[in-house]
Amino acid sequence: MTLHKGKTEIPSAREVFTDATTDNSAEAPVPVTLLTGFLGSGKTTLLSRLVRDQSMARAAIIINEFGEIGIDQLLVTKPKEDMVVLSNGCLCCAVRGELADTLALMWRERASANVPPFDKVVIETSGLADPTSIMLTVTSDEDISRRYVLDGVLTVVDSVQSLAQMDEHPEAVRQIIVADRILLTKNDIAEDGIVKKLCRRIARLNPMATLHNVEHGKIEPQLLFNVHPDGRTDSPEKVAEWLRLEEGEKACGHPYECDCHSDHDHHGRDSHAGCGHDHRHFGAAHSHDIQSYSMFYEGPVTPDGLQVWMDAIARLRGPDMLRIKGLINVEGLPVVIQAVQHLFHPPVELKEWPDNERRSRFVFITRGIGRDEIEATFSALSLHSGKDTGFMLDPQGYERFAKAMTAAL
Ligand SMILES: Nc1nc2c(ncn2[C@@H]2O[C@H](COP(=O)(O)OP(=O)(O)OP(=O)(O)O)[C@@H](O)[C@H]2O)c(=O)[nH]1
Repeated sequence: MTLHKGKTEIPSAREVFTDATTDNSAEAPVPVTLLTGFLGSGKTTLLSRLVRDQSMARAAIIINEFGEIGIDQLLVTKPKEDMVVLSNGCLCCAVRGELADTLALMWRERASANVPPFDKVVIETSGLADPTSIMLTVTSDEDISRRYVLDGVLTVVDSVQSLAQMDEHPEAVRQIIVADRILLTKNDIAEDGIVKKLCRRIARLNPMATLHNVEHGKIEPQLLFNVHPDGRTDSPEKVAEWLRLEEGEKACGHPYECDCHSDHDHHGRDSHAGCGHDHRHFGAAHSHDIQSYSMFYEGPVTPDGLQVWMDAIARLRGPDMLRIKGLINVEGLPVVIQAVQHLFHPPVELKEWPDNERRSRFVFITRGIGRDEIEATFSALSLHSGKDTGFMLDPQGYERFAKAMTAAL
């Protein structure tokens, strides 16, 4: 299905549904699955595997990426014409209207047989999405909720990083609170103690959700569907209630090590009354000071240079590098890099270039690190190892680089 996302090409939901030929709302509504989870938790990995399964043959997928250059759609092995990529901002706020418009257009195109007759929709949110507003679009928008029902919310949770992410980012907590199912990823590289602690915290935040381990995206496709066959109903009041739960969670900072929690009911509205902590309120959906930008790099990239660059970035500024994705031209080969804070996942070489672009491209989501600062580090990407030192770098060259890097960052 080819749906262009340029604003001029997508009519508004209202325009679509006032057109009599599209008003086939007597048809059964299409179930929508919301796949959410914080930055780098493993949503695209999961979706990439899933789309190869026969049960997804009649699914339409909407991917929302935070960042100007969409990289995920290059990595999901779904035929491109079956995807709608919204890459001009966060689905939940800046382009909330656009989600409704996109769903409306998909409905119309299906009704006119311009696209394959999909019978379900999966929306992969951006990692910084507040899922509650997306859920409200599906369940409460007058036009959309007559044609679509919310089947379920699945939240992908990274076992290594998410305890820290929950402490710092309200979005990560919201994503867990609203989940029907929690998909725990990266247990293979997480310490046992951390996973147990995480499971306890999740159970306190959302005891109704079921937990499932997902390693490298391996999942039974059925897990995604038929969660609420008649549609999950999320009223604005219910969403407001979740937000109150989140305030309670955030107010105490570390709820499960916090003594005051032992006799709290986290699902009561005033569960924190009298606990003696300052209760902070979150009006904004996103953490402050977060920037997202995309960059191209035309210079040469060597395997050693890439390794050094990744090591240095992780070591020097890991906590503020919320997410890095890149498709890098390493001596002519397409190599995907992925990082979540200090954790760089092993680079993966693609079998072929996904398009005609040959410049290296990056998407960064950072806290307080600007584009210029990153640009100043790119010279490291072309470093060569010392001739007689095998894979070791020339020590003097490295020293020069490390100084430049520290100054830049
Ligand atoms: N070790 C390990 N790595 C994983 C697992 N699942 C995903 N990853 C890696 O985690 C990195 C991020 O995965 P993505 O699927 O891109 O994460 P995402 O949630 O789509 O990221 P955003 O688009 O930034 O929100 C990739 O390098 C994956 O290979 C897992 O179960 N174990």
